[in-house]
Amino acid sequence: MRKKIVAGNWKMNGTQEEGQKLTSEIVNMVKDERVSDVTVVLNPPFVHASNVKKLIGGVDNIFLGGQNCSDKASGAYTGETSASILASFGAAYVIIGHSERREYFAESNEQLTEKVKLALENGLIPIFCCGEPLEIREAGTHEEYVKDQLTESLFGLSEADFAKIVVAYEPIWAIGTGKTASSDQAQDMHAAIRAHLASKYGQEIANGTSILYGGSCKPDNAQEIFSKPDVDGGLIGGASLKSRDFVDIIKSF
Ligand SMILES: O=C(CO)COP(=O)(O)O
Repeated sequence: MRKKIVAGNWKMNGTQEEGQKLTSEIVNMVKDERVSDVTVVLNPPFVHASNVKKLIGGVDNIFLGGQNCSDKASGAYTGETSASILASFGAAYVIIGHSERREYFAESNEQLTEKVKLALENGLIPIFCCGEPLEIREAGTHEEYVKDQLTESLFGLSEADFAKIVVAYEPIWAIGTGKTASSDQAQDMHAAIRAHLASKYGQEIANGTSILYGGSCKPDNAQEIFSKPDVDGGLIGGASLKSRDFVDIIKSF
C-alpha cells in the first residue's frame, strides 16, 4: 500500500500569528476528527519552522516540511537554507523543484539533483515536483516533457535512494489559476509517470512511490481526483491556507 499524503505549500504567505493560528486549527481538526490514515505535511516559510514543529508536536501523522533547500551543503550563500539546517529544526520533508522555483529562480534539473541528494543525505524526504506549461500541454508533448524532468533530475539515484522519493505532478497551467486538471488528465499523467519510474527502477519501486497531484485542488474537486488509482494525494497551495478547506481535502480520500 502506498502512503496517502496531503501536503500544504503555504508559499510566501502568513505572518507569525497567522501561521500559528492556521497550524493550531489544522492540528485540532485532525485530532478531533480522527484523521489518522493520511500523512499530512505542512510546508511553511522557513522562519515558521520552530513554531510549526512545536504545535504539531503530539500528532503522529502531521509533519514539518520545507518549500525548498539549497543545492549547497553549507557556507557563504546569503539567504539560503540548507537541508541540514531544515532537518535540525525537525523537518521530515522538503519540496524540491516547484515550478515557481524553476521559473522565478531559474533552477535547473542539474541543481535539483544536488538538492535531492542533500535532502536524502540529511534524512529528508524530497517531494519532487514536475509539470508542464500550457504550451506544452497544447502541443500534446506533456508526457515526454514530464518524463524528461524526472529522468534528468532523479534517474542517477540508487534504487534505495529513489525508493524514498515522493513525486508531485503539478501542471503549471493549473497552479493558482482555478483551472484544475480533470481527474482523467491527472490519472493519465500519473500512470505515465509510474510507468516511466518502473522502466528505470522496476515495478515494485514504482508501485511504492506516492505520486501527488497539485494545481487548484479544492475541497469540491479533491474527492474526484483522489479517487483515481494512481493519485496518492495532493500538494495544495491556496486551499492549504484555510484550515477548514485543507482538512476537508485531507478527508477526501
Ligand atoms: O503550487 C501548488 C502547490 O505547490 C498549487 O497551488 P494552488 O493549489 O494554489 O493551485
